[in-house]
Amino acid sequence: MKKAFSSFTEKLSRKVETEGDNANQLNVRRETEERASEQSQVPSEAKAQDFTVEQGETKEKQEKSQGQRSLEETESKEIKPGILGFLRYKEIKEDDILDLIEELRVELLEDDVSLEVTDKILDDLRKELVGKKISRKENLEDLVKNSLKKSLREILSKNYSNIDIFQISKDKKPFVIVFFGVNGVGKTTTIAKFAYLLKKNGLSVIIAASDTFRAAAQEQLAYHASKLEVPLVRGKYGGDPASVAFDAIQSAKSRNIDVVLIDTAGRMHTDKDLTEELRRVVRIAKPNMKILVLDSLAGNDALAQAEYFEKNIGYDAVILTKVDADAKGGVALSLAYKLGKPVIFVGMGQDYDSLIKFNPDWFADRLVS
Ligand SMILES: Nc1nc2c(ncn2[C@@H]2O[C@H](COP(=O)(O)OP(=O)(O)OP(=O)(O)O)[C@@H](O)[C@H]2O)c(=O)[nH]1
Repeated sequence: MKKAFSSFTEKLSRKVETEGDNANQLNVRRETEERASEQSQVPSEAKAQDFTVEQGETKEKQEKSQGQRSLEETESKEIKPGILGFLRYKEIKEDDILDLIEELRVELLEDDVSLEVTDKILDDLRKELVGKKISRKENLEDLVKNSLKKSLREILSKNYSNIDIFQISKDKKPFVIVFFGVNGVGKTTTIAKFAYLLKKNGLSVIIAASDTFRAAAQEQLAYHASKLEVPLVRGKYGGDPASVAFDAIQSAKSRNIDVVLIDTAGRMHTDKDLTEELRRVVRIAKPNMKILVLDSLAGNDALAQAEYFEKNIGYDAVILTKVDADAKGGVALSLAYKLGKPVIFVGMGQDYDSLIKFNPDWFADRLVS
């Protein structure tokens, strides 16, 4: 998306520079010619004092030559740099940006920004730019960047929540969080990162490996749990995920543990059995918070997944993973604007400390700068 924005700014700068220069040159030329014509009307004796005309030149040639010299003189004597500087600006008209706005529309849509959000960005941009007077290329770049940032911040802030999850986790013991989403979005990795953050904030954690559907998921969690020195309740392959969640909660109660993190099997929209199974996990665990994990690289499919889970399970917040690997960046905008639920964290890599609290200002800057 950065590419789309910078290409828009560059093209508009070029347009304004070229047209601004043409307008300036035209003004200077016009002014110069007017002065030359004034001079050509002075009496012939005066002209003779100013210029020596070679013998043998035709009258027409002489006049032309005189005109040319007066033009050169006027250019060198009369046009001061201050005048040029003053003329060097352009007012941006609707027509100047029409084609560029259309190009940007295509690029934003290609970058996974939804139609509604694309329209909003372009409307905001049009309102901010049309009628503005630009005097230098840098001014224009700043103007476009700031206009875009303002619009993106507004979009990203629409459902933003500044909840302090570590604070609210202290209010109820044990605080139970269940994570779900489709296959491979990064649930297990995110749970490990989340456990790391909770520990860093002074909270004790237990993990429930309720993904009994994928054998490797248990091993993956066991690896992270041992690295993070966090207790883990495992289930048998093909076992009942709700029982694993229940056991982990009981264990947290008896061991006075602050937070229970429940991993679940990834499921596609079409997995009716797995969806029913997830409902059961939620019914039995009675989580204090349900987090939907979405993958930034899923494009507009992430929105469809969010709608599916909202309709079938319901959730409180979103964690958006793999933002570091997403060159487009449009999904976050669409999600933040359309879901009606806050994005609370973003995954920015594979390391434990790469789960970052979502912040609209930071994200808007990242998309534009
Ligand atoms: N670059 C990057 N990769 C990530 C991030 N989060 C997760 N991954 C990678 O995404 C892949 C899938 O992650 P998992 O945690 O196994 O995903 P899952 O949702 O638990 O997968 P299933 O259990 O199969 O549904 C792994 O290779 C992770 O390392 C992230 O924020 N950035």
